[in-house]
Amino acid sequence: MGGPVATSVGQFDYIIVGAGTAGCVLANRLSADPNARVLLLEAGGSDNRLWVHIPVGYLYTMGDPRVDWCLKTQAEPGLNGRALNYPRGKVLGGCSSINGMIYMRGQAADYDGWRQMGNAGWGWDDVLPYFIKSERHYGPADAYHGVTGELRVEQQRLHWPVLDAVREAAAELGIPPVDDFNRGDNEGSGYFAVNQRRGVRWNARKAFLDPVRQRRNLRIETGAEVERIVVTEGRATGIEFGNRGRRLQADATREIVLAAGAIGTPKLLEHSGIGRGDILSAHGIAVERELPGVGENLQDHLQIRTVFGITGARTLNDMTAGWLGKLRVAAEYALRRSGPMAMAPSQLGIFTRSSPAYASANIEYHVQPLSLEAFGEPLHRFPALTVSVCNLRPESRGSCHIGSAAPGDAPLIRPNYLSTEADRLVAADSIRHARKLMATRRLAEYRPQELKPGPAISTDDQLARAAGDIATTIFHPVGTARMGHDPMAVVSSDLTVHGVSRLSVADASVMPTIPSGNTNAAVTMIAEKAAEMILARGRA
Ligand SMILES: Cc1cc2nc3c(=O)[nH]c(=O)nc-3n(C[C@H](O)[C@H](O)[C@H](O)COP(=O)(O)OP(=O)(O)OC[C@H]3O[C@@H](n4cnc5c(N)ncnc54)[C@H](O)[C@@H]3O)c2cc1C
Repeated sequence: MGGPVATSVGQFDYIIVGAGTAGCVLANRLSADPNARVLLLEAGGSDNRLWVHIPVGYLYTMGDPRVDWCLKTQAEPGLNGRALNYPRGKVLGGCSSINGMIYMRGQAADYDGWRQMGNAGWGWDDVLPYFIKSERHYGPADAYHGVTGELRVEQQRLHWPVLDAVREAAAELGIPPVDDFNRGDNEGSGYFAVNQRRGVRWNARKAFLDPVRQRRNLRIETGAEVERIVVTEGRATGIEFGNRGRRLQADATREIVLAAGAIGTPKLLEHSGIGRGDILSAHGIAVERELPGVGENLQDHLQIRTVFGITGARTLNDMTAGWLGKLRVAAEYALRRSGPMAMAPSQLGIFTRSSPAYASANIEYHVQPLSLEAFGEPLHRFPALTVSVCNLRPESRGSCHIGSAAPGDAPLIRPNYLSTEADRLVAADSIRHARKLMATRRLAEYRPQELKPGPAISTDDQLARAAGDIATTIFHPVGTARMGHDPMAVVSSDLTVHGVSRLSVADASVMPTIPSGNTNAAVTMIAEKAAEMILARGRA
């Protein structure tokens, strides 16, 4: 970092970078030790904004620079040259303040796979207690659910007759209705459980920071963008950050924990001289520790958003067309915290197999009673369903690296979607599956009309190409500082960075493979487990 010498804000036992999903959990758990001084730094500001808290506001927070980093991917060959908007929360709560609120753990086999890759302590039986620890589930406590944690998991407050019909249509295809996706096998159909409290978003700030804000040993700074970790003789000793035009610095005596997310964490590592030697040298950054896996192994879920126009049922499109409709919807929310404004954008989930070749569900549907050209655009004015399907375990691997030496510049995000034959086949089969679902006897009364990608497209190649035209991220980047013990691993299974002492990563970046579901619950679990390991190290 050039320019004037940074002013010190002091010395802390733990410095946590990023107050997103993971950072809020970490701040809560690490500051539970009254002898530990904890500093939590967040680049974004307060989450005190209406659209953060009203669930349907999800459609409007994306692209708002007051809460979103407003990143973009590079042009993607698999998407026929398109670049995607790539929202990431830049606000207290991070992505938990702008996400779709779905609470989903994935499948037991995901975590058993992590353990099988050599990561002791990360199998399903090992991680289940950490999912339970932070959970306040709507149902009774049992072997899979907790009711005393901070993270509220509630049932949605509205049902849509047309989505109930889609659920029955899934049953016609042999996909059973299930009440709970979070017991280790999510195959089936059901309404998603959500992180809400009585129809209002329940983000990581409310869950984990609010109860501990008064702790005298916890200092929270917003508007604080960390630019570099200071590494001296292989040891992380402090960080440098900017805050409202000032250059500041803080020292850590026990550990610096990176929780800047799957995009922010590799960027920060590279700016600190930890990463691929060729990339660091190309930008004139001195190599403190060569770790070729930093920024590699980027995995994401790509959602193929098929759209079907329907007749004879109401969807959000037509309910909110015109000012009277909007007024009615607003009144219902104001009076009962219910109705479409309380809705997580994706209501109904279906987990199934795109072909019999798969031993467990390999695709996830997010069925939405709405449609639009792209996020940020107005809803269509005719009734329609978005029948979005994503490949839960894509083979494609991308990367996220710095594009310059300036910490303020956005990184180069290359998810590399649909870059393998198998992923293209799953994409083609996903569209075929969605068509089969919409062509069931149960849905005939709604006379579904395929608007996207369009019924004329039929061969594998045409369908994969069409997927490239209509697909977008479902916002689940992971894996860019993955755990493991091979040369491409960045952190070990205790989440400490290989070859740099007193530095760890505890966020979506450490996942070796993407879980078979939405990622927020898994990140919460990772932070729970990380906090326990960090505190144990501190006591040793
Ligand atoms: C639009 C959207 C919808 C989603 N929907 C769902 C869903 O419905 N269900 C689900 O399970 N998952 C969903 N996800 C994904 C899920 O929310 C994320 O996987 C999860 O929140 C990631 O947590 P994290 O702690 O790794 O990162 P984040 O929550 O992104 O936190 C990182 C934090 O670090 C801060 N930061 C970054 N760099 C710096 C820096 N240099 N200095 C200081 N601070 C920094 C960021 O501002 C941010 O607050 C969605 C995500 C998005 C964006």
